[in-house]
Amino acid sequence: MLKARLEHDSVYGRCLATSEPVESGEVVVEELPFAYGPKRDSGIVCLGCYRYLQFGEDGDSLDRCELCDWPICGNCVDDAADHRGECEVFAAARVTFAGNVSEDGVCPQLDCITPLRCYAHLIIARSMSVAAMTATPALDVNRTAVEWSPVYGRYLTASEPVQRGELLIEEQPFALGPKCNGYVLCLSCYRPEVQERCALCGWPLCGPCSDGEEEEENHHLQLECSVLRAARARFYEMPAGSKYWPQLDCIMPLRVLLAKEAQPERWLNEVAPMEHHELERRENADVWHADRVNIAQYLRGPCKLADRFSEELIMQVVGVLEVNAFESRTSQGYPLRCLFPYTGILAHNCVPNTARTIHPSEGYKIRLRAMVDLEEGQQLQHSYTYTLDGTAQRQAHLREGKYFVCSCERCLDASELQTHFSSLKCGQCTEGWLLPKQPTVVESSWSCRSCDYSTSAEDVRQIVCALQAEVNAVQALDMGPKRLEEAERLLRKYKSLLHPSHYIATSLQQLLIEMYGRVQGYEMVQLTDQLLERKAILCRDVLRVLNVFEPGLSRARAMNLYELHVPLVLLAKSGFIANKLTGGELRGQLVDAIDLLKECVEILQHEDQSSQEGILCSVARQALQQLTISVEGLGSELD
Ligand SMILES: C[S@@+](CC[C@H](N)C(=O)[O-])C[C@H]1O[C@@H](n2cnc3c(N)ncnc32)[C@H](O)[C@@H]1O
Repeated sequence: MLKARLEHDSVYGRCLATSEPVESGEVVVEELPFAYGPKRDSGIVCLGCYRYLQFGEDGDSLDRCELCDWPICGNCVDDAADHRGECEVFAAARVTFAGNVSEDGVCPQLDCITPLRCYAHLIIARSMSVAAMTATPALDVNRTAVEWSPVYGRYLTASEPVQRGELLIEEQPFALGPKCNGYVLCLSCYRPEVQERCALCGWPLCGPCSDGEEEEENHHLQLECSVLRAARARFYEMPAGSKYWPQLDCIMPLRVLLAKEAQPERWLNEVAPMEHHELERRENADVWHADRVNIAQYLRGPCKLADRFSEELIMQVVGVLEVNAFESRTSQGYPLRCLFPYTGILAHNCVPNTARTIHPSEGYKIRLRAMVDLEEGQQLQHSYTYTLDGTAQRQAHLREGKYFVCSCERCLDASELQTHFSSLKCGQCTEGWLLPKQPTVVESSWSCRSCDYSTSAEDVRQIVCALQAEVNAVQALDMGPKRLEEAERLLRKYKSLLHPSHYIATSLQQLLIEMYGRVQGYEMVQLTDQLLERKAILCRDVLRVLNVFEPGLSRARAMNLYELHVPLVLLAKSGFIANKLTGGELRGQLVDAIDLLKECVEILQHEDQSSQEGILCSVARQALQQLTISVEGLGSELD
């Protein structure tokens, strides 16, 4: 741009204005096209030089590209630079050119070329940042490489063979802060429902964080406090009865913007290239509007940041956070979100091969490890969604929150890798299961694999919603015997409706595992052998599913291994006392329980010590020591 600048006007939206006096006839703007190609509703033209081509009635002509068969004239055939982008796409996808022309000479198939070239240029812009990304970040550990594909965008691969449990990446966050759609919380320690306010700016800050904490560790004082104070941006109290308070939604984007100013290079090379799905987000007009008003316009208006951050930039940051941020927990267990520009490049898969731990005690550093052995060049994947949801639920979450349709092996297989995690019992025959015909298509019908019965997606949705509502009601009950007995009742009832491994049944099984041994009347010492067996069966059922969906070093697996070891030990002891087991059998079963604990510790050893999983790891370690001592003390006379 020579003598113009971009402005924002409430009537015109974005517009250009002269940036200095300009004389008549002077050049105001000079610009190269972002992309160009044939105009809409044209006839058949050469995709290299755009001259009209004569095609025969059957769409036949010699003027065809040798690689993809789309129209290219004889002059351009060896050097059609403009055509190269779409040529690769068409050749790879085997999209042929039909050559159909309407009566008025229009060839509609060519209307896709210019939009496709615009998209290709966006991709080129992105792949340039791929080059920057591969070289830039100075990570403490990095055994990965950045690749790019039209399906995934950028993604990470293992740059060398990596064994399960080994580190792939260690990275410090670019920014961290409260989640959106949250309640009023302390802006430094994220403790919910704080009444106290920061003495400097009046925004929520709990007493201990206002008084005691070192300023360097106080995120609020370090970051947004001075901005809010300088602008005299008032924090409004949450109206009674509100569940969440949108005024706090601006804090995390503001922290990213402040980090951008503090680390401009890191922003440019690492954060700016992150996917933010602007077009898709704009389609949800209500949410887009709410974000514009509550975040962009709030920061530019009451927070007086209009001359530092444009509305587009703020909306980009909102999108970057929505698509890329990871949820984490403080040492006290309060949720927050963190932005890791490099680890955030990981692609999604519904059967992940990496696991991450985030460490509050080390400035929220992230560590990414291999869950299973990885080969050099293998794509690294983690799950953006809950692996123990069915395909329809996972797909909805990924479509609505991450803006893509997952086509992983699990999603494309109606049986979810033979687990039947979404299968319903057929209402017409006794032995059949109802499965979706096209699992990634929302409106796909469902059909029985044993008889010819089929039903609509809507009917299946209604059944599943009704059952899920019943499960939610049980989950909402207080932790006690009624909750346990209701969960058992629902599991029995669902036997005639769901596959035993259906995700709704699995969620009830998981709930029961956590309750057997803990709720009143069902505490560990009170459980009969039959109920101990029940807990062990439930653990094994859930582990069977986890073996498929979270193979290797999975956190959920570790939790269930721990849960399983307890009934095994108690059953072994009571079996020995009742003379049902020999000494050798007792020892054998205790050694099995030791193996479960060893694997549990192997998985959880990398968790932050203050986290729930880290605490379970120390408990499992102690149990392992005690059990090992007991087995050693059994003596050989038992054999
Ligand atoms: C957290 S970002 C990953 C990095 C991103 N590819 C980039 O270039 O910045 C998430 C986005 O990557 C793409 N993506 C990740 N996994 C995918 C998958 N399995 N299939 C299709 N797109 C995927 C989607 O566009 C998604 O919204």
